[in-house]
Amino acid sequence: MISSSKKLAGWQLLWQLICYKPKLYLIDTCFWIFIMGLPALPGLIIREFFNSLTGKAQFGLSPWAFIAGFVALNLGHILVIFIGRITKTQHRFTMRSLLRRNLLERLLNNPHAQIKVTQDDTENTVSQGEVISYFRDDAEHIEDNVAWISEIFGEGLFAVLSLVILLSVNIPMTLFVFLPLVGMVVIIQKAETRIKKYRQASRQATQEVTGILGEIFSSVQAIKVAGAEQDVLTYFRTLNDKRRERMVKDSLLKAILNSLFQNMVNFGTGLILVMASFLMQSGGNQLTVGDFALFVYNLSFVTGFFASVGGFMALYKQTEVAFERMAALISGASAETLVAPNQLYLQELGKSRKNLPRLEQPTENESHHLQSLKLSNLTYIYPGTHQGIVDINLQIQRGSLTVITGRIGAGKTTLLRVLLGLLPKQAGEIYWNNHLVVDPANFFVPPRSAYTPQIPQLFSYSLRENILLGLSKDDADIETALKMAVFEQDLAAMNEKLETLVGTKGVRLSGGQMQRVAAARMFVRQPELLIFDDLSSALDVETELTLWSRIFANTTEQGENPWTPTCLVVSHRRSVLRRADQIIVMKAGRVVAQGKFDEILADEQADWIF
Ligand SMILES: Nc1ncnc2c1ncn2[C@@H]1O[C@H](COP(=O)(O)OP(=O)(O)OP(=O)(O)O)[C@@H](O)[C@H]1O
Repeated sequence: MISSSKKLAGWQLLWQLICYKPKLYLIDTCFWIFIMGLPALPGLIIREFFNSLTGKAQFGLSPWAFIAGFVALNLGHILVIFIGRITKTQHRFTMRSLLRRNLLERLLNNPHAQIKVTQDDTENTVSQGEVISYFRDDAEHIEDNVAWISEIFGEGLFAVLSLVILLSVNIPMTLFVFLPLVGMVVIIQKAETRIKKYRQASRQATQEVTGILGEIFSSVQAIKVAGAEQDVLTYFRTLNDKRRERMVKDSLLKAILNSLFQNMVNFGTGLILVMASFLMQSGGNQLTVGDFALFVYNLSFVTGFFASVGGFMALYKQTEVAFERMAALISGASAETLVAPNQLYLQELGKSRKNLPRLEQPTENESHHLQSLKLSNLTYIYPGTHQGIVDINLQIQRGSLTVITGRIGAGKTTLLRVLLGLLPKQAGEIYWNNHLVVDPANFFVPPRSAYTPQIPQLFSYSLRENILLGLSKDDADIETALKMAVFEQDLAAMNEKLETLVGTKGVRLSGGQMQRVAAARMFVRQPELLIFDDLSSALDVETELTLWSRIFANTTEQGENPWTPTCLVVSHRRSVLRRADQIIVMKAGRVVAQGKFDEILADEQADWIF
């Protein structure tokens, strides 16, 4: 079942995909009509050829003329196949890209930090690695189905023409042709549940393998430090074995069905040929040698088409599974979102490449200016647990430094994530300048707010690209931001300066360097609210202190730089706590103390902070 408020059948979703590029689809279909249909024409030549040998030809042409016609037709066929392959590739790529684009957009817009699948009212978390299987296998399967529609349409058209020719040769014999088709429809209906079950299972197993691969690569160090290589490999093998078993079942069923269809068709053909031989033996002019040759030749088109229909019906059932899986991944949105027409900026056949649109720059206005931020009874409990945050009340004033502290697992990160909309709050309100924030995920973005998580993410691009991420700012602004992030000495040591490639394909930055580059990424945007999750985990005391003093050196409404950042940070460091305008102490998801450093220190519960 496609989990969406508006359920569209698989064929309706396929139709919407087709409607995305109707011209390209039509051109491609025309080529495939020729590709599938051209081989039908030599049948007529073959009849004339054999009839001319037995003296029963309608046209008085020499056998060489027929051979020349035969060769010309086949050369034409090769040419059409060549062009058809180009249009097919373009169309296939467009279909796959649209599905992937829409899926990605939906996942990025999902305010949850975790990707989840919802199926049959149960929710399961999906790892980043697992998502690969949706983008790769399911999208490609749907693409296969769209491509096959135009091929089967071409095949069908010529099967009908061939059928007309067969009927003109011999009606009773032709009716036998339909027997295998009836059998196929019955088989597909009987096997539907199994086809879908095996496809679901094999996709799930593939997803688990890509999932564990992603986790292994992102935790290499942890695995090595724990000496868990062997255990991890054993588990990986178990998942691979499971996948192999399920894939074999899925592929075997597909192969069995295909061979069943092919053999039914072959059996039917055999029966027809036996009938034909009786007719020819019985004398009279019922069937000439040419008619027989034409019948046999065209018969393969009709029966081949029927075999394709069987395969197509099985493929369609698997396509429904692909749509169901993708729809479960974007639960909350209609499955139609997957096939919605959106601009892809792909180079079209015979046209020059389309320019990518300029990225929208964040625009600032008075309403973005932070005067006060208020959290009221904010609550979030991780599903199926008792962990999270409960009834958090907090008020932050413009230009202040608020430090959230508490022991490991106290709920500090959770609080930041709920505030930012990365986790969906279950109760409570957030007010920005006394205005209720309805959609935190889209509200707490630059120029209002920026966030650096505990482990920031950098891409394998240049330092400049990592800081700007599409923002339009000049090098002087980037360097100012890097200086504020105490990165100027690191930058000076880099030969390529802002062009230095960082990340897995470039210079490997230390944890502290990554955090400072991520901080510079925030600073260059000059947001009103700066949110840091534990800078102290990777920065030494001195560097962190310099960073804070540089941030607050900017806290002035006048002068050259009128930026007044407000900071909300998680930290355990005394030097930062001392500097704070207010400290929020958390324990087991609740705020247990609040105030300035001296007040907190005087609090008898303070022992579990330090
Ligand atoms: N995805 C999750 N699912 C279930 N429980 C979670 C999840 N993430 C965190 N928790 C639990 O919620 C509680 C709060 O976690 P959180 O990460 O907010 O703590 P923290 O104070 O930031 O810890 P740290 O100082 O280690 O970063 C912990 O008990 C943690 O085990």
